[in-house]
Amino acid sequence: MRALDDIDFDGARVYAIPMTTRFRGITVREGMLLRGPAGWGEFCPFPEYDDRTAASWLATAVEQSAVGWPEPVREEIPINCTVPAVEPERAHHIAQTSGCATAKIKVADHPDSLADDLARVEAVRGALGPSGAIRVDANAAWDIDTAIRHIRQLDKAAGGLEYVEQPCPTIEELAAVRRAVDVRIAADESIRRAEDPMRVAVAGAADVAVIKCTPLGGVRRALRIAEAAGLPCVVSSALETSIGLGAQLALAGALPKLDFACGLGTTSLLWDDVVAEPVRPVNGTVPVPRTPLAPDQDRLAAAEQTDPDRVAWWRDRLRRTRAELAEAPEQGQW
Ligand SMILES: O=C(O)CCC(=O)C1=CC=C[C@@H](O)[C@@H]1C(=O)O
Ligand SMILES: [Mg+2]
Repeated sequence: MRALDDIDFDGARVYAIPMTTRFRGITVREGMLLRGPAGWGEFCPFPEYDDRTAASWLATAVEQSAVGWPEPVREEIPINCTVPAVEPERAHHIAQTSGCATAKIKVADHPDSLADDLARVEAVRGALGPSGAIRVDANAAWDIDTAIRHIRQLDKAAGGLEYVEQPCPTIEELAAVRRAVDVRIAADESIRRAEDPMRVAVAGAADVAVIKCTPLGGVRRALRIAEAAGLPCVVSSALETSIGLGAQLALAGALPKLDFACGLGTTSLLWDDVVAEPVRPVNGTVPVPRTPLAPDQDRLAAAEQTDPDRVAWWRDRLRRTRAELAEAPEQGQW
């Protein structure tokens, strides 16, 4: 892939930023920032991902820093606030102070979580008022029967759910739950590879596709995947800094149709950021950037990973992933 030659891989910077709340089992978010002719890109696959999976994340960073993004069709993106699996008081506070009209609430964080989940959902409804939209994300924790039971109760406690994200692990289970409940089903973990949205749509497994350009290999690739799926899409973050979130916003900005708020308000989950003005919703929306954001040198220095072992780990991972991407003909089709 020719664009790879345009990136300053030797000058890549490694960051480590603590999370405000443990999220997806993570307490410190790590990644790398790369510079190319179009600006800065972010490479931040989660630590357990293999090089093959990480290659798509690198393709997104290369698109961002070497090629740039397609023209948007809208200027602002409505954003959901993200409510981790926290106490009801904290959930209420997050929703109330977010300025967002939509909240996405994490549920099913542990076995026997139902009472906590119901209390969290009720607290957020209290904060948003009757006009707010509430969606919940179970991160594939339930089996079919548990999903059906919990969704019905959560729907009642919420005074109506907008959708339930990934109640069960498999596409077949999603389809079975979708047939049994009146609440929309959104597929998230079921959509990580290019062919996944099609499979989800064909199986009748979801009403909404949650797409993240970071694991899908870039904005243009994610746009083609979204089109092929033919489902309404929600763009959601992969817990990037504001630099990587720029690509997600560019995707949300370029989708021909956007019917739902997007999960791109996640800089609130990080203690710090690497840009002067972090991506944060104001009155529930974020503007679509035209070009990639650049790091602020002082903030980047403060966020820089100082553990030499971790820096070496990331540099080695980048070297391997770059080789993987150079061999992947399906990637880099921008
Ligand atoms: O969608 C949002 O509001 C925030 C992003 C978010 O929830 C996630 C980001 C990264 C990893 C995932 O575990 C998680 C998700 O499941 O959607
Ligand atoms: Mg999810």
